Amino acid sequence: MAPRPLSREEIDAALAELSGWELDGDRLRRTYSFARHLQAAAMVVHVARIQDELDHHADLLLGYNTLAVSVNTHSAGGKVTGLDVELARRIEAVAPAHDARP
Ligand SMILES: C[C@H](O)[C@H](O)[C@H]1CNC2=NC(N)=NC(=O)C2=N1
Repeated sequence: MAPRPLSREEIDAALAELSGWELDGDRLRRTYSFARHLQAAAMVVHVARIQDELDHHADLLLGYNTLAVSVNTHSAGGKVTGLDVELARRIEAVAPAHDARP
């Protein structure tokens, strides 16, 4: 069964616990900054592992000392679902280990 799109209230409640994340249209987004490019690249690999574990995949954009994460749920018509929130929480949990800056 396709996951259910969250209401705006549900998204706002989730974002209240996800510092640095925002709703941009129908996507959850956050950009992480790092002191060094390789730290950002290492976080890409870590996030990719989490994404395969959850079978839920964000768009990851590796920049110069930055990693931009943007996610919605394709099977829910490109809306934000609980799967996006779960992925965002899992990414947040590993960000400190990569010395990601606020
Ligand atoms: C078959 C597999 O479970 C699906 O294609 C998964 C893979 N990763 C996914 N990622 C995202 N962001 N949305 C999806 O609907 C989705 N579906």
